[in-house]
Amino acid sequence: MPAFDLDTELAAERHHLSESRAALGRMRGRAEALFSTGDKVAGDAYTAEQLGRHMARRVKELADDPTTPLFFGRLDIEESAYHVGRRHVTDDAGEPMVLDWRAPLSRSFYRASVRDPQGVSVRRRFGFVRGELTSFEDEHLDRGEELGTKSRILTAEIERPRVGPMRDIVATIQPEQDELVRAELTDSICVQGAPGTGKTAVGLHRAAFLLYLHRERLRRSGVLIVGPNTAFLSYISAVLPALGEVEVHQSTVDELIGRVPVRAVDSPAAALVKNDARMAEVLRRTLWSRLTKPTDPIMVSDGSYRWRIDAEPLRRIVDEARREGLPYAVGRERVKARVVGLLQRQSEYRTGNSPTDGWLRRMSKVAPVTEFLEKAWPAVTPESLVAEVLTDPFVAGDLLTAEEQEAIRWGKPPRTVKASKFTAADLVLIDEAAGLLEREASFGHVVIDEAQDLSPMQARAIARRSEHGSITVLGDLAQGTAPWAAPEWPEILNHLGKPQTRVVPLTVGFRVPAAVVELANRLLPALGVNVPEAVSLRRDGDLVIVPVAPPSDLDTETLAEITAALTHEGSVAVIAADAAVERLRGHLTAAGIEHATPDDVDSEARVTVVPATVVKGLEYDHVVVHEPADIVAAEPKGLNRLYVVLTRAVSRLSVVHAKPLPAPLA
Ligand SMILES: Nc1ncnc2c1ncn2[C@@H]1O[C@H](COP(=O)(O)OP(=O)(O)OP(=O)(O)O)[C@@H](O)[C@H]1O
Repeated sequence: MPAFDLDTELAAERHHLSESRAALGRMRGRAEALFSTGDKVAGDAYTAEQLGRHMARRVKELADDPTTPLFFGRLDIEESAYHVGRRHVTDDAGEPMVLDWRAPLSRSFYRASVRDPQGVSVRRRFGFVRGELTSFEDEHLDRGEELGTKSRILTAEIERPRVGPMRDIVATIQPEQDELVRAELTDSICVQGAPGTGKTAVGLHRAAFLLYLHRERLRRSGVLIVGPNTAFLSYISAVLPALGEVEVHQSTVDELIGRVPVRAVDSPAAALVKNDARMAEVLRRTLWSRLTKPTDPIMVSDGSYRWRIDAEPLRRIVDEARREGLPYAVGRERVKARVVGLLQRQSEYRTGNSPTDGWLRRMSKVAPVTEFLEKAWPAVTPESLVAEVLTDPFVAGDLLTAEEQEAIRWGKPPRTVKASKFTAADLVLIDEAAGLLEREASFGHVVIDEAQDLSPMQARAIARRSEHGSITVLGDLAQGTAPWAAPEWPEILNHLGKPQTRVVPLTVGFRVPAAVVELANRLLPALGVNVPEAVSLRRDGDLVIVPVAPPSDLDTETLAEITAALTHEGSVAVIAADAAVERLRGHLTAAGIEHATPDDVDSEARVTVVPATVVKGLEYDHVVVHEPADIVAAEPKGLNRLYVVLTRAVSRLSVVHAKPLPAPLA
């Protein structure tokens, strides 16, 4: 194609971009106008509020980010050209100018190939610099041209320096990822992928895709993203809003189940027992063992009348409610309602009148009824049940060994349940107890990231919240660092209540350069899990190992590596065992190098000091790892932790060590 043609094409595409931006502006203008007049056109306050909320969301959804392109691709199908972008844009007549990447037609942008062109003659990818269209790249599928991962634009996107929070990948989703993103809503999937294979990206884009296809249904039930910690959640928090999705709930497991404040810390042994699935059975047995067989009749004085229910019908009521398999608190309410129902029948028979609601309420509260209930089906709170088990774990009977019971037993039981000092692991027990008492509302879809670290009890907490929905489980068994991390997926999927979930591998790495992957892969055989190795798409990148010997010292060399890293573009992280973090921060401050904490994703500082225990899921252009031996020694699954730490680098990795490197790396 002659050069001037390329220029003309580029100019035409730029024109389409500015026209589309203007059209989006007008769409937003119309939404804003409706938003501001909503209360005048709506008939009543409720409708006005609903309409207002809907329009406010619509205005947010239509926000244009001038730094990201409104479209990133084009499909030529027969005589028409379709631009594919982050959201639908229509002209004033309602004709599409940009197709949402989730629309059925857009699927071909990600999946069409020479073998299966899906009617596409040309696929065009656009290159952008800060929202300005600068180039494009065509694949004439009709002429057998296909670039795949050799696309220059894909390579540039993967290799661009990282700054700030995570970005969406809509422009470059790969076919194997797209298949997962577009899986049916009813389909639960588990993605096992090596570091940087795009698991988090796939999960977030799947949430956006499902919201697009099933908006009303999922708006009612909700979509939940569960991540390992708040640093990770802030890192991913911008992705869904950038895709126009502003209503997804993002939470850590602890936030999800935090009914009471954490005021104590467990020993590792106690935390391990409390997170074990057997505790669910301990709680269940303890709870139901509270029921007692009624032996006395109920006698109620009601003005000049006296009502009586014999022990036998009371026993029947309790047995029946028990057999119905309801949650405990619901069963208790049912027993109460049936007892009051029997009183009502007697009253109707004797007086010939139907009792009033007031009478029914009074009967449900009279002492003989409440005393009967307290004995036969006592009121329980989640906290009181957990307190009972921790005060006397002997109730666990043969479910726990004597040592395990001793590990969780309260040394000095609190005087009241309210005064109890609960630990983080107790929260998961309290949540389990709450689930025995009443059903949790279920989300329509739950995405669980870093799921390899879920304890059985945490997985059960999520299962209760996804009982009627589907789940996307993302993780890497090799990155399991929790003491209970399972070596295989079926176990976790079982506790998540979805044992049939298919496990799909992702193996192509988009983050870590080949040289760094090669180093990290040396740890794999020592991690005791059977997972496929990562294959890196990135041939660039740099790895340096810096041994330190006197007279120099570890911290000085680490500082020198950070200073050298700052001469390159992009973010820099120094990752160290948690105990060394404060000291390193002090050195950086003394050296006048501005530095941030990992949850401050908006910080201007280029250097972040990250404790090894919170680095999961994050990435930085240049990573300086400080003393791997200390990272390994700091916890029982230290080698897995080191594997996570070594796989955070996008471009360059420096490993600074004064002690010998851990065996598999040496
Ligand atoms: N198709 C793609 N195109 C461009 N970049 C991609 C693509 N897939 C993934 N990436 C990028 O690769 C990096 C790693 O992705 P992501 O964090 O989703 O991986 P992960 O598998 O969750 O990693 P980890 O196991 O370390 O948590 C991110 O910067 C992401 O944007």
